[in-house]
Amino acid sequence: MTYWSTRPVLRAVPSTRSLATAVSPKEIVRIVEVGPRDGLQNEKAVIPPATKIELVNRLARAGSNIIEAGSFVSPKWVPQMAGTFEVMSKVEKTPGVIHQVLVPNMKGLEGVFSLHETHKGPRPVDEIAIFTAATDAFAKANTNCTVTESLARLAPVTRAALDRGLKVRGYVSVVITCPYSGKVDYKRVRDITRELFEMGCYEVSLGDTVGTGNPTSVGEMLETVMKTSLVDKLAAGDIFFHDTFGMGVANAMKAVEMGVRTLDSSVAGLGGCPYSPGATGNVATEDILYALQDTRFTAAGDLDALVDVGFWISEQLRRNNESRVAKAIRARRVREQSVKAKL
Ligand SMILES: CC(C)(COP(=O)([O-])OP(=O)([O-])OC[C@H]1O[C@@H](n2cnc3c(N)ncnc32)[C@H](O)[C@@H]1OP(=O)([O-])[O-])[C@@H](O)C(=O)NCCC(=O)NCCSC(=O)C[C@@](C)(O)CC(=O)[O-]
Repeated sequence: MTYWSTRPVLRAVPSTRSLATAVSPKEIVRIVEVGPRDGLQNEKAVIPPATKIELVNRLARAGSNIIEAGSFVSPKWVPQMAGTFEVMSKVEKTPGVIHQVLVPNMKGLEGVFSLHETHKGPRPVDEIAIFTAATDAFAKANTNCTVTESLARLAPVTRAALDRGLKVRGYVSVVITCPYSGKVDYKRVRDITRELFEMGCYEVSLGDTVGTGNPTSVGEMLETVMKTSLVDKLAAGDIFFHDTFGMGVANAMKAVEMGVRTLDSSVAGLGGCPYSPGATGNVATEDILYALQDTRFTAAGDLDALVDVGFWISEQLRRNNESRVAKAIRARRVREQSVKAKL
C-alpha cells in the first residue's frame, strides 16, 4: 500500500491542464507545531537546550513551517522552558519557516528584544504568542492574575511587539471546561477572543486545555464565538485540542468543517498543561495530517518524516509516542521489512 507515504504537502494544479480537467486546488490548513513548547513544558523529563534545538530543526526539515519553539516565561514556574534564549539563538533559520515563542509579560518580551539585539544573522523569533484564559481560576493558577489583569498586562506587550515588527498571536485557555471552575461560559470566550483581536493579535487560538470537548460542545462553542463581527478573522484563527478523552482529531475536523483554517498540534502528542491536572498531551500532528489526507484540504509536513521525529523525541524523553497514526505506520514498516527479508 502506498498511502502511508502520501505526503500532505501543498499541491499545485498543473498549469498544462485545461480548465475543464483541472483538479480544484486544495485549501490550506495551517498547522502550528507546538511540540517544542506546549509539548515539552509538560513532560516530566527536562531536556537540555541542545536536544530542544535538534527537535526544532528536525521538525523544520520534516516540513513543519510554523513552529512554537519555546517560551520566555519564569523558569521558576515552568522549569522545562529554561534555556529558551539559548535555543532560539542557535535554531537554524530556514526560509519559509516561522518560529514563534510564548511571552507572558514585558519581561518575557524584553528577553526576545535582547536576543534580537545580540544575535548575528536573521532574527530568530518571527512571532510572539501571548496567553490568557476563559476563567479567572485558570488565569490565576497559570499566570498569578485574573483574566482582566492579564489582558491589561498583555496590551502593552502586544503594542511593543507590533512596534518592533513582531506579529502577535493570542491564546485563550480552557474554552470548554476549566479544571478549577467547571463548565465555561462560551460568551466569555467570545468576549476575550474579541479583546485579543482588538489588541492587535492577528490570530487567536482557542484551547480545549483539559481536552473534555467533543464535536458537539466544540461546535457550540465555535458558533458562539463566531457570532461576533470578527467571524472572518476567527475563520483565519485556530483551535487547539488536548486529547485527554481521545476526541482531539474529531474536534479538529469539526473546527475545520466550521471554517477554522489553523490547527495547533504536537508531534508524537507531546505535552499537556502544568496547571491543568489530568490533561494529557496535545492532539498529535501525525494524526491531524493523516485525517486531512484525501480531503479537500492540505497542510504542510511530511507525514513519514514527522513519524521519525516523533519516535526520536519520545526516545529522548523516555516516554511513549502517543500518536496512534505514528504507531500504526511504524508497525506497518516493521511488517513490510520482515516480508522483504523473507523474499
Ligand atoms: C506570568 C508570571 C511570570 C507571573 O508570575 P509572578 O510570580 O506573579 O511574577 P513576578 O512579576 O512577581 O515575578 C516573579 C519572578 O519571576 C521572574 N519573572 C517574571 N517574568 C518572567 C519572565 N517572563 N521570564 C523570566 N522570569 C520572569 C521575576 O523576575 C521574578 O523573579 P525573582 O525576583 O523572584 O527572582 C508567571 O506566572 C509565569 O511565568 N507563568 C507562566 C506559566 C506558563 O508558562 N504556563 C504554560 C503556558 S500557557 C499554556 O500552556 C496554555 C496554552 C497557551 O498552551 C493553550 C492551552 O492549551 O490552553
